[in-house]
This record gives sequence, structure tokens and C-alpha cells, in this order.
Amino acid sequence: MHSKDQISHDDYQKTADWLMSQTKHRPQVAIICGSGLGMLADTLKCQDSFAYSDIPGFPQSTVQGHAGRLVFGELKGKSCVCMQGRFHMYEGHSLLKTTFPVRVFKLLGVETLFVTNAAGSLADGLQPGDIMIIKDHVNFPGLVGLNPLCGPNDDKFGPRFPAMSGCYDKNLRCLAMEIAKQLGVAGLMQEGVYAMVGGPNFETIAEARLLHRLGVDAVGMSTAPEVVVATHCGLRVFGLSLITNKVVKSYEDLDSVNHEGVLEVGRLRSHTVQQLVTELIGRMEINNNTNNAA
Ligand SMILES: O=P(O)(O)O[C@@H]1C[C@H](O)[C@@H](CO)O1
Ligand code: HPA
Repeated sequence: MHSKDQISHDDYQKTADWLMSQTKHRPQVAIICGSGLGMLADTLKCQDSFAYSDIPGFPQSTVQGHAGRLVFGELKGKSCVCMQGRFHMYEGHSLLKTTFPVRVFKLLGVETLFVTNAAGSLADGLQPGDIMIIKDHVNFPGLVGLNPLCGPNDDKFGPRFPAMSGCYDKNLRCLAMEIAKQLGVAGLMQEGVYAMVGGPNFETIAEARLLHRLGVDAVGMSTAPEVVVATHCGLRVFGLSLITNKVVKSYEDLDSVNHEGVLEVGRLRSHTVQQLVTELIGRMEINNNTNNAA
């Protein structure tokens, strides 16, 4: 890692301080919206919103379906901040830049991070339109050293060698399933393993077969670095993948995936994802945040 890629604690703090000077909201929950899922922010009450281009230190969104707005507001009595648009490694951002908002959220006092994404299914039981509760992930870039935690460790955020077992909170996963039953959408939902690949191209058939053999249920191009950084600084994490396509695994299959199709499934399922997230945020317990990274 080059030193120019480093981000100091002060840099995160400056952005957090700027945001706190611009809004009275003090969020307990942060939500990162995946491709086509930006409408999650629309349900927030008493909104204050900021274009990423106006926030000091924030990277810019370059991908269609990622509006590039940070929205603060209330959801079911909880104070939230929502990223309408995330940053991906394939856009050319350093991994520290892609995860910059997560540490800012920690400094704002957030204690729980919701991550959502669009993903392709490798599992026979996951169809387009289904929603996978992320039980665990395989961080392929991370396995070869492309990890936002590489470089000098910032002890104020967390330890040099953080554990990642249990990084997707079990209680929240169980509560989400309970809520899905009550909403009558349990048939769309199951738990599974998400794998992050670098993108931006979708998988070759050989790559898809490899991922399938490795036990991956859904594949996408984000999320894992955010979750690694969140877990490092002690945030509780809940994750959802909206399955937008089946990954092509057969040379006889003439289907092929495209980003417009991914966004379209996002639009079709937006209401259900919104309901699930809203109910879960409403019903989950928030611990008193000691904000020990500040
Ligand atoms: O931000 P997410 O992970 O939801 O976006 C997925 C992966 C690519 O960015 C894009 C492909 O359509 O959607
Ligand atoms: N592969 C990788 N990323 C994705 C896919 C996919 O099939 N669908 C949505 N994001």
C-alpha cells in the first residue's frame, strides 16, 4: 500500500465533525444500499441529505443505480443514516476509500451497520427475486491481500488481527427470519454465503463453476470490505443480498447477465426489502453506544 492511500484518524474525524455540524441527527444505525436498492433511504422521516460531492473527504459514486447521497433520518423511532450509493473497488477507489464511510459512521456513534447488495445466485434454491440473509462471506480480494485493513493498523478503530467469525450477527439474522414469516415473505428468504469478487466483469462459466464448488451461494462485487472494516471497529453487522440473476454455469445456457437487469430486479423487490429492513430496525435492540473509537 502506498502512503498516499493512507487515511488518518483525523481525516475520518473531520468528515464526521462536518456532518455533525450540518445535521442534528445522531444515527444509531447505518444502511448501505446496494445496486437498485437506493429507495431504502426514501422511507426515512425528517430527512437531512447531502450529495457525496458536498461532503468533505467523501469519495464519489460513479455507478448507475448508486445516486451518491447520504441521507439522515428516523425509521421506526431509530436514528439512521443511509448511503444511497456505495463505492466499489472496480471503480478505481482504494479499498480504504470504498470503506471510508464505515469509519465515519463509527465516529458518528453508529452501532449497527446494515449492508445490502445485488448478487448473482449460484445455489439451485436461490432464484432471481429471492432475498438471501448473509450468514458469512468469502472475501476473495482479501484472501490475496487486497484488504482495507492492510497497512498500518489504527488501534483507535480496532486490533491488528481482528476475528471475523460471527461477523454477521446471529440474533439479527434470526429476527429477520421471524419478521419475514410475519410479513408472509419467508418463502423468498434463506441464509447463505456471499462471495465478493473484484469485478467489474461478471463471471466466466469456469469461474462460476469454481465458486459453486467452493460452496458460495451468491456472488457480488462489494460488501465484504465494508463488513471487515465494520467488524474491526466493533460495529454489529446485518447483511442482505437481493438475488438479481442466476449466474450462468453451463456452456449450453444462452442467458447472460447485465447491469440493467440487475437494477430492474431491485426495483421489483424494493418494497419487500424496504419492509424487511424497516421492521428489523424497528424491532432490534440498540445497545448504549460507548463510541470507543472516537
Ligand atoms: O453495490 P452492489 O454490490 O449491490 O452492486 C452489484 C455488483 C455490481 O456493482 C453491480 C453489477 O450489476 O451490482
Ligand atoms: N456476479 C457478480 N456481481 C453481481 C452479479 C453477478 O452475477 N449480479 C449482481 N451483481
